[in-house]
Amino acid sequence: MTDSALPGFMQPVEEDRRIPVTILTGFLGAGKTTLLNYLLKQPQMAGAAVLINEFGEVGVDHHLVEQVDDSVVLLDSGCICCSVQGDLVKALKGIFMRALRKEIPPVTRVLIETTGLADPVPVVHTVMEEPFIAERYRCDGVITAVDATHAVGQLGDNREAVRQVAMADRLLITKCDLADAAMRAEVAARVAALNPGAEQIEITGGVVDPAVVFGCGLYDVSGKAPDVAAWLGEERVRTQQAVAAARSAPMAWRKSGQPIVAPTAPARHDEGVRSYVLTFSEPLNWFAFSDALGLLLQVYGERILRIKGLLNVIGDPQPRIVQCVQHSVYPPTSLPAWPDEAPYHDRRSRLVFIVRELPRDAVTELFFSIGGVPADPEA
Ligand SMILES: Nc1nc2c(ncn2[C@@H]2O[C@H](COP(=O)(O)OP(=O)(O)OP(=O)(O)O)[C@@H](O)[C@H]2O)c(=O)[nH]1
Repeated sequence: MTDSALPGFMQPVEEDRRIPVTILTGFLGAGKTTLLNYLLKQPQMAGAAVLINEFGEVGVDHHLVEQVDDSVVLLDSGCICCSVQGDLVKALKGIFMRALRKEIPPVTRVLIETTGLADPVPVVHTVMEEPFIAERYRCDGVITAVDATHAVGQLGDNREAVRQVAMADRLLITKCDLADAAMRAEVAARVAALNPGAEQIEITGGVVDPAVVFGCGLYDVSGKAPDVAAWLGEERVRTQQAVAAARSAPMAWRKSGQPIVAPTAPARHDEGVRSYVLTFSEPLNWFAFSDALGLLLQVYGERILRIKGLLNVIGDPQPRIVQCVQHSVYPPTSLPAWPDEAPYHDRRSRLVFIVRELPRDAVTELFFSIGGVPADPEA
């Protein structure tokens, strides 16, 4: 027996060599992309791979991420929490294998930006328990962006927003430049009630010390509300059932001669929430468009969870970026040039809406009646 194996002697701690994964979540428009753009410029992001996911058919976010290169992977349309076994697993496996084959430099960490509607539970579960992934990656923390100006309403109306806060290791309270002390105190109390253990950090413009975002340590449910362990337990059962159904389906099919459809996963999102795109073929008059948008938010703001898009404005060679969260419109910005890739290569204006119980026709009618801005018919 060697000295070090004697009882009472400290055994060397084996280093965890798995790649740390940080999950950046937060409700629609909370400031995740703004934060990501800040982080991408920090030295701590050297060697990091970034996965971006969006709700809605026409992606806008990857055009808003300022440094898009090989290390940024776009998870195709569809919300990460609904297709987690598909896209996320495939993307993480792909990153690992490409680094192993030396097709990309070694990956030091992964940052996943979820959609604003994502339930973080299946994402955490996948990183911690999917066998291939869990052997190679470790969940290094859930960071949740909380919009100081909209969070109280969002937490009241959306189950996903509650889970995003409850699952967090750290809570970044964003848009503090737009919220007065009373508003910030109300948000702080509301999120502390859901997650008393997570540190709250107030930020503006996405500026945050990377040490706050990275290195939370292995994801741990202790210190979080008991719901968190229960949700992860339910997710384990749900995954086991899906795997069992997938395994037994071909056998049952063979016996009956009829295709057996595996039970579909229960919907994770509120059925009233949907996304659509308004496309405008003609370049837009900015003032007419702004008037129509203002009225739209005044009339339907409660039902508009998010609008973002790129506009072709008369007299402006650059695509103008429009961003709204409920009643709030943010100052427009521009991309340096129109993207070459579809669908934006045709330089038509596109606005992506995420709404609750708001039909597309109501929106197109309002745009037309006020600004005389005709949207293209639905594709
Ligand atoms: N004034 C102010 N605006 C902010 C701040 N953070 C974000 N914004 C603005 O809020 C809008 C939404 O921010 P994003 O970073 O796109 O939010 P997101 O969470 O990525 O949005 P989704 O991906 O659609 O869920 C943008 O117009 C940002 O410029 C902030 O701290 N202060």
